[in-house]
Amino acid sequence: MNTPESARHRAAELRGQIEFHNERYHKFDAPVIPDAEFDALMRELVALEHDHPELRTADSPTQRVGAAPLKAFAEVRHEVAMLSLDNAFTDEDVADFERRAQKPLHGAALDYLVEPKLDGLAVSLIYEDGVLARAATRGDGQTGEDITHNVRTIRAVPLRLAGAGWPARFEARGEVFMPKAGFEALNERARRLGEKTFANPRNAAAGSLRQLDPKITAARPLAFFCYGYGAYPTAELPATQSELMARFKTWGLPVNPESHVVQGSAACLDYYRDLRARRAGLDYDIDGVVYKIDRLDQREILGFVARAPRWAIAHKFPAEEATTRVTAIEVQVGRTGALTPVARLEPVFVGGVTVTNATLHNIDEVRRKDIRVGDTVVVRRAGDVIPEVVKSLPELRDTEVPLFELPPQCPVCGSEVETAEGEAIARCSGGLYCPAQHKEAIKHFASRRAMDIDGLGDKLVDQILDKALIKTVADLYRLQVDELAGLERMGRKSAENLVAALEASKHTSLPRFLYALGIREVGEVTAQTLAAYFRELSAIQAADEETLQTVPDVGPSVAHHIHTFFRQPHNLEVVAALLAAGIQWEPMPELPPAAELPLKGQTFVVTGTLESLSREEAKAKLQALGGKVAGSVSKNTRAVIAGADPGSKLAKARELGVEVLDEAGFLALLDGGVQAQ
Ligand SMILES: NC(=O)c1ccc[n+]([C@@H]2O[C@H](COP(=O)([O-])OP(=O)(O)OC[C@H]3O[C@@H](n4cnc5c(N)ncnc54)[C@H](O)[C@@H]3O)[C@@H](O)[C@H]2O)c1
Ligand SMILES: [Zn+2]
Repeated sequence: MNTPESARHRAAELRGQIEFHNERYHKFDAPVIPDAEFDALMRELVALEHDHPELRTADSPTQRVGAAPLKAFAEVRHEVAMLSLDNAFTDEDVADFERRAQKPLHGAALDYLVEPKLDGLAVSLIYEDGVLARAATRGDGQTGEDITHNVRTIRAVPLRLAGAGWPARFEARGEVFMPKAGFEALNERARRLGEKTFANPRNAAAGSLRQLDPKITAARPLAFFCYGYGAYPTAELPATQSELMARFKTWGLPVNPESHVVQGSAACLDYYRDLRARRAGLDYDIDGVVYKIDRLDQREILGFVARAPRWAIAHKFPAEEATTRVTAIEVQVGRTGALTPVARLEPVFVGGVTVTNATLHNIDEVRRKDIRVGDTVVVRRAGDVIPEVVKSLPELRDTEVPLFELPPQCPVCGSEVETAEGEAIARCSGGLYCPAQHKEAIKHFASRRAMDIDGLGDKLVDQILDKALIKTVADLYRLQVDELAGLERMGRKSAENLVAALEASKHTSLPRFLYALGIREVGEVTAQTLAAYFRELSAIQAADEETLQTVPDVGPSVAHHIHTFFRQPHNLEVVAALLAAGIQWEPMPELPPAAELPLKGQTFVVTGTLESLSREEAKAKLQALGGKVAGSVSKNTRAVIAGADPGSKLAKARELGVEVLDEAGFLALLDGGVQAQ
């Protein structure tokens, strides 16, 4: 037969790739691509070999299981081959499987042993006279690795069987796996120690089991369930596997409590759906369910194909991970002004749906995962959880791509974007104006402790905005009874009441007004302190960050927010419009005279750790003597008070020639101040 060169070439290419990934996965427990990706390569090769059977060689990965054992372990020859399982992905696949099986069985109705498909690795256990004599991995199906010492450390595996009646020698098979909690803890520990983490519980289980030092295995949280048998004296076998498993249980071999016998493939599908719905709640990861024809005589008739039995099939859950490409990273502005980068993706089918975008949460996350436009990324969608980008695959970048940066301006309103110190979230500083933040800004403005606009509830704000009656809070004061009366559940009377309430709200206080502006981190108390200290709105607007920090309770981050807020032209427009609408307040009372205080007019900076008092206490003492405390050093600073481990502020002081006081000098200054008073 004449095979096209292209098919031959592609088959060779696919085999090369599959061999590589098989080794990474089975031999080194460190896959580099998601399973779905691997399965796609495998499916393509199967299809190619189906169309061109002459390409199917005995050593093709489609005909083989796993990978050859690691040389570090002694080899074990399996008496009965340890095979893989065929896969079903759809209901139709399952129905086909049943039809195929029924043919040689003359259409007999079939009982199935159904159970979760654990995501771990297969082990063979040989018991001799009731004692665990040897344990081995599957390896390539014919030859596995001797891991007896390691398996002996797993508590769920009995070293000696209980009960009675076991054959003098037999082989039990099952899955060693790592429960979710143990997996998380193990990876968490590895992250803390800067060690490499495992991609999934299956690799973690395999990696833990295939250790040269059994003490390491012993420290890993491994569990075990039995799901089959290998070498077993034929005369002693019962009629069905379920009966055999019941015996195993009495001998102390653990069997998954989720395994049952059901009749017919329709019941298998019910089981599949039930388990899929409960998947997240199980203690361990599963990637599907397995259906096995229960009667051993029927299995005998069906036999095997190259790499799997004909009497069993794994019905896989839709893959939760897939790779795709990031076509763009867009920035969304949330209702509180938070900027969220969102990855636009080439559509990819994952977790049972087509995913076209995924939130990247914040800029730190983008950096940590090093996601850039054009990257190939792993996308995950588990259950109903929103899709996420797990990681990027930078090794697949063809060209050097620039790092992703947030825009310096809000993409919605053009105001400055700011990130508070120590916070991951960047925000638009145009809170009063930004259309993305309208709803929240207006609700806050109208709230009882702010402008206290009676009758302007959340639902009404929604309506007013949806009908585009206003754009900013200042427009509230232009609302007319006629416009309002037309709204849902708004009679003329309520409209008149609202307009009257708006009118009444114009008589307010400076603290309320400041609080109503919704500046980040400026709560009621801070608003009151600011108002008492500066007394005039214009003074607050004009203050630089250093001056703002001299106000008790105002730290660098609040000062920064206030300063930035009043530097946004749009915010200022709205403030001006509010004042023009007639908002006014009684003047703030004067502060008690500070003229006689000894440190009046002097600004200090405190840095490092003081022994006899906290920084807050130091600040309070300085303020009590009329001094101001700032967060940064300038040439106007009277002195820097430096405790232990001072930061860059000390260097700055030296650079500017500002006096530096150690703790003793500071206490002397306070003493002097107190005496002078
Ligand atoms: N990402 C990669 O690079 C990569 C590479 C190779 C293989 N893989 C993945 O590995 C899988 C193929 O591996 P496989 O050949 O071991 O097949 P498999 O894991 O799909 O199925 C066979 C195995 O299922 C396990 N199993 C769990 N519960 C069972 C139960 N109740 N009854 C019977 N068996 C049960 C057994 O260990 C058995 O060996 C695929 O999912 C493939 O995507 C991934
Ligand atoms: Zn904005």
